Amino acid sequence: MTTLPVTVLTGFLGSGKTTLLNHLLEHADLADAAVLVNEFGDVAIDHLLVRHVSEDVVLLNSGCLCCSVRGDMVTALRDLFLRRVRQEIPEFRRLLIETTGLADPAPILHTLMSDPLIANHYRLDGVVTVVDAVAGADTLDRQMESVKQAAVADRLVLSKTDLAPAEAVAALEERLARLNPGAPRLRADHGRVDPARLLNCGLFRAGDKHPDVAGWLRDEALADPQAHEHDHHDNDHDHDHEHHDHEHHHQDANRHDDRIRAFCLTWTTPLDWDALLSGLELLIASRGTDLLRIKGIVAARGLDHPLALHGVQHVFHPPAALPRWPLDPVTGAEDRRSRLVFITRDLSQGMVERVLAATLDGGTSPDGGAETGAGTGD
Ligand SMILES: Nc1nc2c(ncn2[C@@H]2O[C@H](COP(=O)(O)OP(=O)(O)OP(=O)(O)O)[C@@H](O)[C@H]2O)c(=O)[nH]1
Repeated sequence: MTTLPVTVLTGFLGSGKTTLLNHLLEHADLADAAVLVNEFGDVAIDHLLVRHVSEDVVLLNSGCLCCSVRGDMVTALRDLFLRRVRQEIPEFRRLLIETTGLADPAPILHTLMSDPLIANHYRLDGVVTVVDAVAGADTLDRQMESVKQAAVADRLVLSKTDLAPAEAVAALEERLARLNPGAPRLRADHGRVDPARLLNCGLFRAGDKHPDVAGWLRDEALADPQAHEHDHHDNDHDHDHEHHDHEHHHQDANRHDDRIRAFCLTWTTPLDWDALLSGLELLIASRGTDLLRIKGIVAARGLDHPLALHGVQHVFHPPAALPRWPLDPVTGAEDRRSRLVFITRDLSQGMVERVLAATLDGGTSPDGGAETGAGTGD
């Protein structure tokens, strides 16, 4: 069954989301896109299929606020799909959702994952976060929400670079690279950016049977030493109030950034699926709020095809069986490793490794990664 790719466009107030959206919609590739916007800002959107949705957050059964679902978004997504099926509206082939500037994108991602009708017909293609080159650094300093928006992004777009000094833009880019090493960064002049670089960052592309695991996971980017810059903060006491001053090598202003970590765990031998799920459930139960995003590919023992995993905080998308293994770009051989990419807040790689190792075969440790073997200190 084909599912419609959904791009979630986020970014702080006034960062340039609507400007970018308008530019994208001018492009022929997006002529068949539908758009959901939270609110109409100063810049009007002139497009056939725009729907305005209002904020209406509904809690999931878990009752946890971080796992809320957007009730209005559920209605809008269902309604769009049903009207498309009934041919009451043009047959759109992709959906763009522009979030409000203050929004945590998590509830929108939960909405895409949790509602059965929606999860059957739509798939998350990617989170695109717009960061304002003029106000971005200050917003990151002050607002944890904006740090989260940048951390969970699949693509980062820098807007207003024409208004900021080159050094400030370069410093912001470097900061974003530390915060989210896996997300390619693009510059948009008044919203002008090549749509091809923002779209199709998901695992599946229409018309292409080969899942693009490398493009989706981008775990290679995490091998960059910059990616591990935060890992030296790792300890067994991950709570923010225990981030000791003596461990701070960064300026105080970057304190929010220091809470975010991006890392990839890799296993070369197939994993016991149930044991992996138990480990993940343990993590979710204890630290779900801080699991900002998890995505990965798993070689499960006894299964001949890989499984794709995707989760945001306490909510996971049902695992998808991939038709084939990704190929190693160098050798061309099937790459049958399990790889899980984590974006966390106040949660270290060592801690995640220890929790998973506790359930996986009573101690199977991931291979590679900056902190392998860190499980001895408990
Ligand atoms: N100079 C310059 N101005 C820009 C650029 N991108 C956006 N702007 C301006 O920034 C202002 C805010 O842009 P919007 O696109 O409305 O931002 P938004 O994120 O949609 O704003 P909200 O919906 O209010 O959160 C507008 O006046 C845009 O014209 C850019 O690259 N350069």
